Amino acid sequence: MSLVRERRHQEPLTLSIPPPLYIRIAGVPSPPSFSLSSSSASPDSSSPVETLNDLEKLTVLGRGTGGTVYKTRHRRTKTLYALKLLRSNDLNATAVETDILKRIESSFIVKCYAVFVNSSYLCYVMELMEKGSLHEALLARQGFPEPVISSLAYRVLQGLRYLQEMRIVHGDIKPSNLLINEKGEVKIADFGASRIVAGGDDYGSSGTCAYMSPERVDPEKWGFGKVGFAGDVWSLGVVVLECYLGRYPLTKPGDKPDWAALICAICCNEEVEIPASCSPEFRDFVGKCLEKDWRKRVTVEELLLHSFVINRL
Ligand SMILES: Nc1ncnc2c1ncn2[C@@H]1O[C@H](COP(=O)(O)OP(=O)(O)OP(=O)(O)O)[C@@H](O)[C@H]1O
Repeated sequence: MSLVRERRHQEPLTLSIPPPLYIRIAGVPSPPSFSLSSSSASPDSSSPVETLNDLEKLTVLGRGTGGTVYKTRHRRTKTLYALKLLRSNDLNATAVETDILKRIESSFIVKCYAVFVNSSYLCYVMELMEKGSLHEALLARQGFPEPVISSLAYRVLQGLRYLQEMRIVHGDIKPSNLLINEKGEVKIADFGASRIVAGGDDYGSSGTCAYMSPERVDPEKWGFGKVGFAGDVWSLGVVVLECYLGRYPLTKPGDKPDWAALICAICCNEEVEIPASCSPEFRDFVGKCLEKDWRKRVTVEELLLHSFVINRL
């Protein structure tokens, strides 16, 4: 955790905010900037961020594979935002993510207020999630009690239900993409691996291997089909079990979770071990999420009615 704190608070701010030079991407209005939406849920809906120069950088919140996330403050309104700077070498993928973000308006999903694009960077102005990611919370706490996991699962399921209604597969549900705000509410973030399914088959394969479902890791074995939404349910199952155990649950403690070990754990191992100490409701909930055959796996709608979730509301 000390490493995480160090990363979050002490990292030097070496990356300067790109100059406000804008290019047009498919389906997105261009220069000089655009706001995706303004809503009453916005901390500052009457005065959205108009240019990147409106924001001053405060600290680094974290780094992902593609870029860095900063805590920023609007110079005039003093509203705090998270600013994610991503190197943008794939504008097609970017257009999908931006299109998805434009459509989303849910209290279970991290709000994106504006997107700025230049030739090197994509800049997302997002709702600040003060308590960081579930990944960091897990490093600090090493597991959560079931009531906490139940309310977390409920919020993620509500977010997934919203996305499914929009025909959006998230594709990368994992602890570092679940962010926590000041009130302790969990929201889904990061649509870099997402896709919009038009009702046909879904062959999406980007995402993070450790949280990928068997049918995404080995589609030939488990069969192609309308698997995207079921894949998000599997990932949720891995996340909630990780929340209970305080460690990645599909490999043995101490095992090096390299690619081969992960593939084996996801696709070959007979059944995922669920500890005897957990409640029958939790065991049933996790077992249903981690059903290897996506055709038999529980749906988001069914999980929202599961006793593990509704008994604790
Ligand atoms: N809106 C936000 N508010 C507060 N902190 C954030 C926000 N978005 C991201 N972060 C922090 O920045 C970190 C990096 O986020 P980012 O989305 O770039 O990568 P990641 O999801 O951790 O990893 P990757 O995308 O490479 O798989 C997160 O783990 C989180 O700690």
